[in-house]
Amino acid sequence: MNPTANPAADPTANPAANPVLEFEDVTLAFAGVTAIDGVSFHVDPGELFAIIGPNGAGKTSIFNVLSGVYRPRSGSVRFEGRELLGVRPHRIAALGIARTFQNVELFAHLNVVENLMLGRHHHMRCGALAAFAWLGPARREELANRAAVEEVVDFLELAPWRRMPVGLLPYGVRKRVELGRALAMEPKVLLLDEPVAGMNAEETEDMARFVLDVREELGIAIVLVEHDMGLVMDLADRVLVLDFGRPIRTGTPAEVQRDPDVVRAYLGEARDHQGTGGAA
Ligand SMILES: Nc1ncnc2c1ncn2[C@@H]1O[C@H](COP(=O)(O)OP(=O)(O)OP(=O)(O)O)[C@@H](O)[C@H]1O
Repeated sequence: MNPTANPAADPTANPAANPVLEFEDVTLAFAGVTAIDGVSFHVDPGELFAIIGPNGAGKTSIFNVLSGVYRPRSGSVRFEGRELLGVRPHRIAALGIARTFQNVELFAHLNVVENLMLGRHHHMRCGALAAFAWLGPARREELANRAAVEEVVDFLELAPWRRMPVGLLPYGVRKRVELGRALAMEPKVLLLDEPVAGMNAEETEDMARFVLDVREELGIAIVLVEHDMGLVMDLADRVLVLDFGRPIRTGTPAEVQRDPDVVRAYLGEARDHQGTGGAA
């Protein structure tokens, strides 16, 4: 995969081209720990932007700020130019920022289609009474939501499992259902928190293909947090490297891989542990 094939891969390209997401000089502190220390980055429409760093570097904290779970001490977070700080998580999701989690967070006893329908929550406007009575508008809405879910089922090739309880599915398929639930929200930005953690090689390859399809076919911007360096370097247009909450470098995969500070702080450490260029 050639990261420069995508115009968004050029970090100098189009600085004025209305980023979909802007994270500006954000600092987040817990008692005694500065989890995010003056971090800035932007994500362009349709870009695949990765955030890497050792354990505890602040990656998940950035996701929690982006999705409104944590409120930073200072800085600004904008989505399509609109300030997100102070906006509640469900509202941020409704605006178009969907998220998957490090650990699969699905309803194990519900089947695939039912879990995906939960992702349609923000698109449901009719009240429970109308839905119960199966009245005209409620019926139309339900049918539209079901059609949208079936599109996701097809897109992620989930048809063989569509009526199976999620708790019975192989791990790799459950992670795919979680991606599906986020896609069912029809987001403009997708936050993927370690989408291939715990997967075998085949599951990782499948997930990588679906992540690329999401960007290329659906045009959704993706922020990817992942420890699998091979995957990050293959998929990302640009990469932000963090260490102890501080940004070390932002650039194309090729640029960050040859940055001596990055190698010292992270990639070198991973090489020492694994004897390869990859990290687990
Ligand atoms: N709710 C919290 N209360 C206190 N400290 C926290 C909280 N959340 C995160 N931290 C601290 O903030 C720092 C950054 O944590 P964070 O989980 O964002 O790192 P990470 O890069 O996602 O790590 P990992 O790769 O292990 O998931 C760590 O020192 C962590 O202990």
